[in-house]
Amino acid sequence: MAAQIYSGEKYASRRREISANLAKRPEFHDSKPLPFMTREEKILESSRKLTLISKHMNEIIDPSDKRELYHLNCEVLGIEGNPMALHGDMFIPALTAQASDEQQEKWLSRALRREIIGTYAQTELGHGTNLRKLETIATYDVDTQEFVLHTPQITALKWWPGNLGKSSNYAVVVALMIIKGKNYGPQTFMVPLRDEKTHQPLKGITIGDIGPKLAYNIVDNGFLGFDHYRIPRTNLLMRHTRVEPDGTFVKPPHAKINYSAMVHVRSYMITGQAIMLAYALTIATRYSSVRRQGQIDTTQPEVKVLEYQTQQHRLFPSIARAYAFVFAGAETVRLYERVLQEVETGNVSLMADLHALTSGLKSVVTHQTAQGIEQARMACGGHGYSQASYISEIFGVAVGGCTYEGENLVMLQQLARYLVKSAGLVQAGQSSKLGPLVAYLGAKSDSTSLIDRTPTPGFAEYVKTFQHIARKQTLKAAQKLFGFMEKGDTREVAWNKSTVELNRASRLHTRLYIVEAFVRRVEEVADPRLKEVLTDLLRLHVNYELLDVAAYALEDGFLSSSQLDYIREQLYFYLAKIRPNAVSLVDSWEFSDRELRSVLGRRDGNVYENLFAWAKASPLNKTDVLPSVDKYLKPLMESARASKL
Ligand SMILES: CC/C=C\C/C=C\C/C=C\C/C=C/C(=O)SCCNC(=O)CCNC(=O)[C@H](O)C(C)(C)COP(=O)(O)OP(=O)(O)OC[C@H]1O[C@@H](n2cnc3c(N)ncnc32)[C@H](O)[C@@H]1OP(=O)(O)O
Ligand SMILES: Cc1cc2nc3c(=O)[nH]c(=O)nc-3n(C[C@H](O)[C@H](O)[C@H](O)COP(=O)(O)OP(=O)(O)OC[C@H]3O[C@@H](n4cnc5c(N)ncnc54)[C@H](O)[C@@H]3O)c2cc1C
Repeated sequence: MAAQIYSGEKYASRRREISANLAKRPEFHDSKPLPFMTREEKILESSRKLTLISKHMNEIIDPSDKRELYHLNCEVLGIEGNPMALHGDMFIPALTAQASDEQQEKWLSRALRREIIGTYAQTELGHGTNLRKLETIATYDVDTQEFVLHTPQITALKWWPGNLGKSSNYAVVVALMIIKGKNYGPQTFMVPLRDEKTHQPLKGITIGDIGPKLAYNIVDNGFLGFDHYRIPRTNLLMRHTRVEPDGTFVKPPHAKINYSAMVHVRSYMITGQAIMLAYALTIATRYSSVRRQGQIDTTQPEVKVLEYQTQQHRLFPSIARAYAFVFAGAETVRLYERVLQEVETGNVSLMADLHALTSGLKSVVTHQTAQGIEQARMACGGHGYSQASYISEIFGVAVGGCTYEGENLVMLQQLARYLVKSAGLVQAGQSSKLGPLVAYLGAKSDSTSLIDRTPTPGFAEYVKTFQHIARKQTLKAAQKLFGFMEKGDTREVAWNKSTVELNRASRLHTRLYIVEAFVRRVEEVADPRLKEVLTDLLRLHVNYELLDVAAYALEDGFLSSSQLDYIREQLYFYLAKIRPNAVSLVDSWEFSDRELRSVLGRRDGNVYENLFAWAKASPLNKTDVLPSVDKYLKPLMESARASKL
């Protein structure tokens, strides 16, 4: 199963080897539990481990293999970030996709060797979503052949970029490029921020950390201001866009090619989110198979809480989603890598498809991941609320994904633009022009679903029902938009009046894609035992998902209420059928205790002993009487006693 999760036995077994290697190297382990550390201690500890990784990674992984590096980082550094998180996730991808060969020689090679540390500085205090209204300006000075970076007002301060605050000495900065008074929109520049030797901010740069956040606090998200700060013309990233010495602008082959670092993260984060969801479910499912509370049969001992149907309903559909997401994530990464290669040869034809797909997936997957993690926390009762479970940290990190790389409700609209265009083609009788991801929009629906007509309906029947729902909602939402426009609204006003419906269409389209990705993967599985378990999980998934969106199919009679009952019964049947495999389904992700960082979710299942040892190790328990008691509580009680006398 691990080979299914990690797209092949090769990487699955490399993960095991890497974990086994690290088990023998205590210097790579957390020196104490992260929840017991202050933010400063965590940053110091993370930097220590990062240095070790840099020194010894060749002994543990193949550093050219991104997935091996990812696993090494998960084991050693964990999810709370590290001082070079953005260096790997965005700085290097931005240089790879946007710097010319010459620029790559100069900077990318140094970045890969970790001679410099970089980040991606785009968001500002006043604007994150609307990139065309960023306020940092880069004005071209023809005489000196330099760009002058400037922060004209407080809202133009860069705000949020990870590792900008304290760690990075370079950034890929996004600023509005002005040449001879003309605004050429957001462009990307390579900008030195700190002295390479002293790490002091360079003259003209104001920089610092933005303070603690909900989670992800090892990352020093930062602020940055420029005071007429000059960089050479050749610091504009010029793989696709160029500015000649005389100020002539050479257009890229696609207007949004500069957005590639965002598309990179959106493509990869689907897998990252699946893994965080699987972390929380591993903890909650293991704990639920240890925790005994209450009886189902009063003549029998108390049961494991995992025997309760409500607990299964709380956890198992999310287990299915984690599998679905990791399968969809693998497809997204393949598409991203293909588009990256095609863009190199000047072929930008798939950029719009990739953008639409990743915008939808990013939004749906992060939202459902956060919901699933929060349910996993509640599934652990009181102990889920303790940081010993580590689920609150996992939630805090994962839910950030709903906001970063494009706020979810905004990104759903990006997919909606694509769907509306496709609906326009259907309306115009040009369905043959639809891309493969939306070809179903041009097909004709059956009048009713056949879901309960055979003893075990095939997945095709479910896919058809999801297609019917997504098609109906897309065409209806597009019709709403076109209707407002026909009545005289501008496209923008009509769009705003239709966005709730448009975003519903985007979600349904994306959920259909996820179901199809799951079906595609299960169909490929050769081993019959594995196929049976994955088929059960997929059956649980399609029934759960369909129930969740059934209103769309009930309203036009595509599904009848008796079919709905059938779907419910199928769901309950598969909850019970999956129960004996539940722990194995989470164990198959093969997370080591080190990677999971959860006292509650350890493989040994010694929950109570582990929790008690953890509590005793809490810094508050180092002494029996705290200074706060000596200083305040004792005098308070003493004066109360004295006044009584
Ligand atoms: C390995 C990594 C794994 C895990 C990562 C873990 C941790 C990292 C943690 C945090 C890092 C976080 C980093 C950040 O958050 S960086 C900042 C991210 N910021 C955003 O995402 C901003 C969101 N806003 C936008 O992307 C754009 O403003 C928006 C797309 C919403 C609108 O842009 P614009 O106004 O320029 O365009 P429109 O007029 O709306 O559209 C015109 C047209 O262009 C198409 N389009 C837009 N973007 C793209 C694209 N990237 N590729 C292709 N095409 C694109 C759009 O669809 C329109 O098309 P059409 O409808 O045909 O006109
Ligand atoms: C953990 C974390 C890490 C980050 N790391 C980085 C980084 O490394 N580099 C970087 O540059 N940035 C980073 N960011 C910033 C992040 O990319 C932005 O916060 C994000 O893109 C959202 O933009 P915003 O803050 O402007 O939200 P806003 O756009 O202000 O959103 C506020 C509300 O307005 C709504 N809204 C906005 N526009 C529209 C619209 N057109 N239609 C309908 N509703 C709308 C949104 O849906 C939302 O409900 C990070 C953020 C976080 C939380």
